[in-house]
This record gives sequence, C-alpha cells and structure tokens, in this order.
Amino acid sequence: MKLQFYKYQGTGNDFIMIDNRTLFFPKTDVKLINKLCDRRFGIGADGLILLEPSENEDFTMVYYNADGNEGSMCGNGGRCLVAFANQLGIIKNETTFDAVDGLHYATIKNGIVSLKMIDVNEIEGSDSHSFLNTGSPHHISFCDTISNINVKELGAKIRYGSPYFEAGTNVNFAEQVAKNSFKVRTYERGVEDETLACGTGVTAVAIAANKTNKTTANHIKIEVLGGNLEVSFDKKGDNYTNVFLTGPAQFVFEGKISI
Ligand SMILES: N[C@@H](CCC[C@H](N)C(=O)O)C(=O)O
Repeated sequence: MKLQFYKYQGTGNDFIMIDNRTLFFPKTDVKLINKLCDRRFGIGADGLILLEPSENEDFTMVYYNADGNEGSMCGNGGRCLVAFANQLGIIKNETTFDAVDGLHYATIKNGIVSLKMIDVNEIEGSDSHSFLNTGSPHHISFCDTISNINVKELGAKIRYGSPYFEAGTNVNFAEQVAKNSFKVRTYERGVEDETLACGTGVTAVAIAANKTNKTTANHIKIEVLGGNLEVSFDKKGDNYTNVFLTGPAQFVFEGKISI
C-alpha cells in the first residue's frame, strides 16, 4: 500500500502528518511508525501525527514519538497540525481541537500559529532544577551558558535517572539572555536525542522562569536551535492560565511511501 504523507516543521521540530479521517492508518504498528520517522530507512521526523475526526471539535490530534510509541502532548506538533488542517481546508484562521491532554484553541495567520496550552498550577522545584507538566513532563536546569553542554549525554542521564526512571521526562537546559528572553536546548523523551526545538519544553521554561523570579515578564521570547518561539500567560498566585505558544509552522514536502 502507498501511504500519502505530508512533512511539516515548527522551528526545526519536524513531523510526518497523515490525514487519518477515514481511520485507515495501522496506529498500533509501533515498528512502522518508528521506521517512517527513521532518517535513513524512512521519511525522517521527530514524530508522526494523525489528524482524526472529532465528535464536537474540528479534529483530533494523535501524536507518536519517533520511537513509534504514542506520546503525551507535543506543542510544536500541535502548531504544525493546525497548519496542516488549514492546508486541507478543514479550518480557516482559528480552531479548537481534541488532543491527549484536552481541548486546544489555536489561531493561524501568515504561517504563524498560536496554540493555547493547558493551565499549569503545579511546579516542583529545588535549587538545581524545576519540574512541571505543560502537556508533557519537563525537567528544567537553568545554566550560565548552554552552548557547550552535551545535551544528548546529560539529558539521557537525567531522563533515565532518579526520580523519573522508566516513565522518564523531557530535559531542558535554559540560559537567560535578557529580562524576558532565554535560550533553550532540549533532550526529548521518545526521540532520545536533542531536537532543534520543543514547544511544551519552552512553555515549561517560560513558566519556570517566572515562578522562580528569574523574570517578572508574562510574555517571554525563547531562542531555540531551530528558530524563535514566544510564550505568554496570565498568572494568579501559582496558577498559570491563558498559556499561548506562538511561532512559525511550515509545510516542507509531501509524498507517497510504500508500507
Ligand atoms: N516536541 C514536543 C514534545 C513531544 C512530547 C515528548 N517527546 C514526550 O512524549 O514526552 C513539543 O514540541 O512539545
């Protein structure tokens, strides 16, 4: 069978998109999804996303990490899926869709997608790190400089170590560059490597930076290896609401692959 696919990227976090409105895709085939995401034996991507029907919303997002397993929420993947739904003519400039962590509202204008993320009200912290869930779990270490960190090696150590072990976590290294701006590098669980960007990761960094008083800003610019993202939120006490992740989401190419 020939599988029609579309390739998208959001600040270099890249995804295979499949229009699965007819529910034809063999979604329990972990090996197949892993192979499609393989950069040598397949199309190559950090993850694969199925666009499926939804009972009450515009569509449903089903996200798989490159290892072939269903993942938790993917912020950049969600933004790319909005651009894909727009390309398919399912939505115009705004949408609400279903995902593993609940409903997401989003807008798209001139290739820039702004995606509403879940509210956050639990942030664990110590002197060395913060940990919070922005749809996916994120460990954050604020560092003086991140350019010389071996993200793959150190990220893997933290991802598999105490207290995360098998369930694991994504791991972010963040450097403050100005009052309201940070640089971030991320080790992604499920890709098991550094990626060029992570949407739920930069969202977690922005909230953790505010919570730990590194910034009083509620509109934060984040530079990642693949480009620039922005995170904004409202804050009441320890509750972060109206959390938006904003940045480019672009179609790269489409094709058919034998499966
Ligand atoms: N790239 C993603 C994060 C994807 C989820 C993650 N790898 C996991 O399952 O933990 C993003 O942009 O948020």
